[in-house]
Amino acid sequence: MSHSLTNALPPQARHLVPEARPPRPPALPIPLPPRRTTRMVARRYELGARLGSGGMGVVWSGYDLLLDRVVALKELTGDRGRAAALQEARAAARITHHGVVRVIDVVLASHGRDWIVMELLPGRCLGTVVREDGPLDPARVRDLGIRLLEALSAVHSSGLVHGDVKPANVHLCDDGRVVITDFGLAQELSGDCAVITGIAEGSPSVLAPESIAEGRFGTASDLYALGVTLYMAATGESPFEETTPAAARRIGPLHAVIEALMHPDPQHRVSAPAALVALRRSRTIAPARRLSPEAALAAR
Ligand SMILES: Nc1ncnc2c1ncn2[C@@H]1O[C@H](COP(=O)(O)OP(=O)(O)OP(=O)(O)O)[C@@H](O)[C@H]1O
Repeated sequence: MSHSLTNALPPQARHLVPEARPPRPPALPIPLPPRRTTRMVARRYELGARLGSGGMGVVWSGYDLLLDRVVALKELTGDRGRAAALQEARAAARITHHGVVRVIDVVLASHGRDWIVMELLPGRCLGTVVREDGPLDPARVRDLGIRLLEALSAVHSSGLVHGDVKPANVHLCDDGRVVITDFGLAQELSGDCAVITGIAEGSPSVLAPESIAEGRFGTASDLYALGVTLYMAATGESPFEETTPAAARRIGPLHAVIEALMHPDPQHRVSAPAALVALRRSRTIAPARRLSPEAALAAR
């Protein structure tokens, strides 16, 4: 286009002619902000922060855009396959109990992965709490034991063995809820006792002797793992190492019930109802600071 033609245009239209535009200033080297890429799962769940991970997957916070609420998503990264993902989700979904994580949905093959959508539990797992804040006081361990026994009883009444009770799979929520998570190793109970798997999967530090020796998992092996978990919660140490004087002091009032839960013979191990009675009876366990001077005198 010639300048004569540009001049022929009305002034308000002259900018439309490329040659007539003033020269552009050179581009400034201003870095652009990173583009926010929202990772979506099944075009419904927006992925948020990474909350934790384990041998079988990564757990993320997320947002359910359809129901307008926060959720947690477990991205299954292991090579266990779809059947195992469904088995894990179905196991947890079978149980309705405030002490068991609520499964909301399963998404298969999104981003090439399988996902379990759960309620988002605010707080930290027991393992992290003990690592960061130190062992729990005996009254809190007693309360933890009662809640976990109630939750495990619900799992067992649903015909399942959890198979991996340990501090990393117990969530201490900010509102005081105690919740069992991770049903990745849950198994169907055959009869009212043990199942034979042949492979002792699970964390070696909490496996019952019969699971290690014979691959036998049952309600009793979950109780053994609970005993180990309570010991770790009360002392910050493993029951398989020599008990330090500090650990012995901390475990004092809970010693009998933990020992009964960790009986090496599943036939002689304490049952969940009996352990519940023993823990509920041990009301004398209370942190000293909670006692008024009068109550402390009366307790002598
Ligand atoms: N619903 C949830 N809400 C919040 N955090 C969670 C939830 N589920 C799991 N987590 C966190 O993510 C971590 C890993 O989860 P999970 O134990 O299910 O993974 P995993 O791969 O099966 O682990 P493992 O190696 O024990 O089998 C947990 O320790 C916990 O801190």
